[in-house]
Amino acid sequence: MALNPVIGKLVSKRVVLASASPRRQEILANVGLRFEVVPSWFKETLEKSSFAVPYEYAIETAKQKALEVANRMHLKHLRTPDIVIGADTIVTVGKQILEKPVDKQDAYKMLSSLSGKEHSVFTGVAIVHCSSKDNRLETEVTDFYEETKVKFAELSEELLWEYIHSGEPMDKAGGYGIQALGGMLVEYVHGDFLNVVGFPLNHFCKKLAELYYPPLKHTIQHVKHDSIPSVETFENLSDGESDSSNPMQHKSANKLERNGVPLSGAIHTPVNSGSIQPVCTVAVENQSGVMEYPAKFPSKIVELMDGFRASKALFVASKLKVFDLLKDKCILKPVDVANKIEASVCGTERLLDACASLGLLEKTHQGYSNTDSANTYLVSDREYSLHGYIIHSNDRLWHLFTHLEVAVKEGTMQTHQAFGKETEDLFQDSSYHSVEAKQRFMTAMHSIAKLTARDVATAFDLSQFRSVCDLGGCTGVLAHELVQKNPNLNVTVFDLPDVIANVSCFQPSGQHITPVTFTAGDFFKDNLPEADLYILSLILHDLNDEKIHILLSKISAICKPGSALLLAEIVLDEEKTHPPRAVLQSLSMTEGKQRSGSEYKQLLEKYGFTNVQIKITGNVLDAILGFKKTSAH
Ligand SMILES: Cc1cn([C@@H]2O[C@H](COP(=O)(O)OP(=O)(O)OP(=O)(O)O)[C@@H](O)[C@H]2O)c(=O)[nH]c1=O
Repeated sequence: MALNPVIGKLVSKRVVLASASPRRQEILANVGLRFEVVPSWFKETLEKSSFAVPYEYAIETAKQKALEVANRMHLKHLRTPDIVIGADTIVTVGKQILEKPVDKQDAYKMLSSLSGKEHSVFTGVAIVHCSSKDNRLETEVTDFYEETKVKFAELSEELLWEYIHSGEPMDKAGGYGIQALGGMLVEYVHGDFLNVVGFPLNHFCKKLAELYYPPLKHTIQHVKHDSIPSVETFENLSDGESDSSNPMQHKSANKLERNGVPLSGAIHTPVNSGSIQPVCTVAVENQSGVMEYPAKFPSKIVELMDGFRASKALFVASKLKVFDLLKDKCILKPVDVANKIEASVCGTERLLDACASLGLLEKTHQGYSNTDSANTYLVSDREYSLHGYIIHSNDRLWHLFTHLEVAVKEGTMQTHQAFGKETEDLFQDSSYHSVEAKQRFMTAMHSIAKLTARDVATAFDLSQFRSVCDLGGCTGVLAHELVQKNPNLNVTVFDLPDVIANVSCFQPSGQHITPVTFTAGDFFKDNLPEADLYILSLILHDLNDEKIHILLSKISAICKPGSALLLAEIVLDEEKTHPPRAVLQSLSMTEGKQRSGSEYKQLLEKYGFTNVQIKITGNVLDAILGFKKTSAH
């Protein structure tokens, strides 16, 4: 399989996709590329008229998106990525560049301008190679673009509006999605279909091939420039991972060649046997003497098959506080760690190696130490520690998910089977006495809130509001973030008495902390505090329709016109297959469900909230804001 060598070259690298587009994520994941998603904060506001041709605009935007992520990750002292990929898709018709519509009218304008005509779709892509020298980020950018021509049929007004009301156009360049309903508008496509969807995969692979396998003089006649180089093309190249996989090192290899030293000699290194993905697929002779290429290595499936082992290694290392021991550059040998966690030396060594293989620990001849991201997120007392949520995942979610088969068969949550007599809700059940379990749950929620609060608090301009009530706001992380960003806000956290009784140990300390009010009560039964902005963060997805009706009717009734309701939830795409985190969370079979953007919009509208805006933050939680109708509506 010809693709394997190029994608395989990235297997040992930290690859980051600087894009919130679920389509780009899917296209790259489908070919087995392993990457993290860090959506770019770069605003697409470059002056279009300053570019001679539209694709230069798309390339520059893609580049800025990727560079912003590379810089941010580097500055945040997270591990500097090896490669950041950015992309930008635009539609051009005549001299006009169309991006994502800002509202339905805009979508209407765009789609009418495309009706009955041929237009071009350009995607600019930037591949940024990063390295860190003396703590400074160094980048090397490779960019390219791809053009595809698309012709739309004549679209009637009725069809146009029906399509716009489907909600599909809003997050897509040109206001359509060729991969879904929008496909029905299309008469023909000339060029790469995936380029229209958002990522020119074929051209990307060619670029990688150019970068990682620059043609050799003596093999140059074998290279077909309009296709991805096949294995045959590389017959004289070693596929050694460590040296030849780095395009920068290829440059030095080229230099060697220029100095008269044969390139093949310079890059012949042993194949790295540690990688599960073959870096080169070799043809084998079958029984009839015919050369056959094995099927593409199912790296995604293998990763999923082994995923539970990786999760459990993280859980156990967290539970045994391994990352606490190795914090702040502390380097320990397995025997020292084993003594401190009171475990066997051989078991500890295997656990430490597993963590090193997962990129959580560094291993040197001196011993093991935390990576930067383990220091930030896995040490239990760090501000942004996920330790609480990891322990919750190990102690609770893991057990629930071992009953998944029954849960799917019965369509019910398996709390009773997993935990005996407890009911689903730790805080609603008075027979559930364990203060410790409640604290554990609050710690888990606290750690997720720490990770998400900033993006939720800044998703919209909230300066028009004076008072906020965060219903079910738990330890008040979002509340504190809100007052920090908007010092004039009065913020109240409203939660169950058992929660409020335990919030004190989670409060930030320091002289300049603006206070937040905590009020005990049950939002289903008690009067709600007055506010002009109500917040429900991670509440609705857990409630059934009846409870949602009670809660939203109550909030709607107390809201004056102009007041608003802010939801923080994971917003599913319209196909309800992304992001996987939300889709997998649904499998716990709580009585509630995850919703798409249009479903949240409909839900808010049903309870009298209009002008609903949705912000996909790229973080774990997205934000949805709706305003209570004024009487004129
Ligand atoms: C024409 C067309 C476009 N798209 C989507 O339109 C967005 C373009 O916007 P962008 O600014 O390039 O990307 P983004 O979505 O804002 O993400 P980001 O990379 O974070 O800027 C991307 O999503 C694409 O898939 C489709 O899904 N189908 C289509 O037929």
